[in-house]
Amino acid sequence: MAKAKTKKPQKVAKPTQAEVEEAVRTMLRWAGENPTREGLIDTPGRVARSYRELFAGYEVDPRAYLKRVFEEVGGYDELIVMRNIRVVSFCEHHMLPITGYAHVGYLPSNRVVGISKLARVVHGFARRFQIQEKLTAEIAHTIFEVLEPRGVGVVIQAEHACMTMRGVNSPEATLSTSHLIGAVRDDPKTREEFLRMTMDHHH
Ligand SMILES: Nc1nc2c(ncn2[C@@H]2O[C@H](COP(=O)(O)OP(=O)(O)OP(=O)(O)O)[C@@H](O)[C@H]2O)c(=O)[nH]1
Ligand SMILES: [Zn+2]
Repeated sequence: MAKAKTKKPQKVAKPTQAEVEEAVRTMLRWAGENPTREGLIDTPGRVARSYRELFAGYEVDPRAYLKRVFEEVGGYDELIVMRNIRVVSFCEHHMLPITGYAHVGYLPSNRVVGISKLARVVHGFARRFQIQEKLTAEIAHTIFEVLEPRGVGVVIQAEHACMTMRGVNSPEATLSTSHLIGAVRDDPKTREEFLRMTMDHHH
């Protein structure tokens, strides 16, 4: 595996609401629009509100979702796989949507999390500017580090609007990424089972 750069993103001061709205007006003028016409007058405020929602991942710590665990599992020790978690993310190169599905699984070591928390972790990292590889790895590492299961697997299949609606214009292209850790990566039987439960799943 190539050595990943792990430089922490620098904290930068947040612009004001007025500054964000002015930036949107600048983009509209740049596109050729008149931002004072009736249909556009409230657009900068709407864009700011909608971005607040789409980039809510910066406000959350996905690790916190995995803190509550259940240990009464009746000896359950097989793979737990949540499929088809809707992914809505944003490509950090073009600020265009990445949409698709994540399949998240882990092999528990005598404790489990509430299943909704797997989707919460996905959304927490997805609602940021991303590349798909990093999104996949962040989800897997977080589950592995906080829950301490025997293994983790994350598969994401997604479309990149920057490829489907512009640039290379390949509307049907989807990108598959996977990040496997521990027994899901190293135990051939577990790996095969996880990949069978996820990879053959089409949308
Ligand atoms: N590895 C990776 N690349 C991505 C992802 N999302 C978008 N990209 C790519 O990021 C690259 C940015 O390349 P540039 O050549 O700087 O950008 P560009 O001139 O707009 O490239 P085109 O999209 O080919 O028109 C493009 O090849 C995108 O397809 C992602 O999640 N992972
Ligand atoms: Zn892109």
